[in-house]
Amino acid sequence: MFSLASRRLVNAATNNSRFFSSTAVMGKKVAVLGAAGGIGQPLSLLLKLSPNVSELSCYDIVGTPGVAADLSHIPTASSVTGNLPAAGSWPPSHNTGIEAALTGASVVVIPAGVPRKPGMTRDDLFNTNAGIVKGLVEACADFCPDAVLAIISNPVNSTVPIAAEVLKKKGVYNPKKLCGVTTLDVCRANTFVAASMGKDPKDVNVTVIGGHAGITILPLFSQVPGFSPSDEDREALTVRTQFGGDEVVKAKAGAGSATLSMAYAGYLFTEEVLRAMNGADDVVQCAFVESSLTDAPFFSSPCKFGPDGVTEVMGFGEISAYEQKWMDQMLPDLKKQIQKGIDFANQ
Ligand SMILES: NC(=O)c1ccc[n+]([C@@H]2O[C@H](COP(=O)([O-])OP(=O)(O)OC[C@H]3O[C@@H](n4cnc5c(N)ncnc54)[C@H](O)[C@@H]3O)[C@@H](O)[C@H]2O)c1
Ligand SMILES: O=C(O)C[C@H](O)C(=O)O
Repeated sequence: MFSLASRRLVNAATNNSRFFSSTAVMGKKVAVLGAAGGIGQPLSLLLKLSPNVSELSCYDIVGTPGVAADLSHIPTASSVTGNLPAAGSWPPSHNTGIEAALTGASVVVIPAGVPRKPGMTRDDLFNTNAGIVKGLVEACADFCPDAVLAIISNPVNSTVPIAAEVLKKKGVYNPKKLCGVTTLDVCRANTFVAASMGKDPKDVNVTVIGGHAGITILPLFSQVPGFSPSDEDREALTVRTQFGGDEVVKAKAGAGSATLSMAYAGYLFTEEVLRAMNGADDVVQCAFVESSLTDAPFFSSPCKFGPDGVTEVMGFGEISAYEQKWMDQMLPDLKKQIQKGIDFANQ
């Protein structure tokens, strides 16, 4: 079931007739917070092309009127608005502000916040991004308490627990509707393994579990049918998946982190959430959610999605002794990063 869903994800981006469909059947309002940024702009572009989106709401502290005006010339059935915190919006007749941006949204995707520079860990972003995510999630609680929230802002291992605490304080926490987006880790693992196996990536589906930072990212290569790498290759692929973000940060040399691949991953994740909201009963994808699979209170694993978000946090099956070693190493770090988020929200 998971591999079928994964194949659909890839097909969604390669099937032009679906991509450029002009019929927005049961389309939903989707808000992107941080929509003028490196991820936000290409993510908004991809969502403007989605037949599952009827209204695209772009919100940022700068630049969204221009982003929205630009996107609005694309001939798809969805409408688009550009929203700023105070004065200025696109179209000019539209009420601006976060209330207008969020009201009626079914899904809110949050890539707002600063990215890494070489030499930084994702945790080094905490001091800036924790407050940004807290403020935005407070607004979500006020103006779209029933929306599914998809958190991209790093450090995801801490920003998702912050969001949970904020929603609890506001009395609207629904664990089925709060997800950290770890889809980029799955994309990377699929890409790297497909290259190593000489396969088309659409025929590969790696389950990636844990969190979204360094060794907390654990690709389960032992579960890939027909894949039996040497110990050396398995180690290299595991570490490359764990540190794929660093590879991009280094190559961008101070100009930020992954934006284009993340926009693609964020689009895939959102499309699948929307497809499930519209009644598809085969949607399974990895997400960082409240979980009792391990003793970390949040954990990424395959999740089944339905009309109201996550309907089942699925197990991750048998893992190899090699993977268990990584799991044992990861859990203390992951729990610490989760607790840091919880403490921040409650200070
Ligand atoms: N989850 C993942 O897999 C993943 C992958 C890549 C990047 N990221 C993270 O995504 C975040 C964004 O990365 P980017 O490259 O797009 O950065 P960016 O700096 O290009 O864009 C961030 C945008 O957020 C906006 N912003 C800042 N504060 C805001 C607020 N209070 N309200 C609304 N918007 C606000 C900025 O104006 C900017 O346009 C970073 O934290 C990065 O680490 C996560
Ligand atoms: O590496 C980063 O800082 C951005 C993102 O989390 C990624 O995995 O690319």
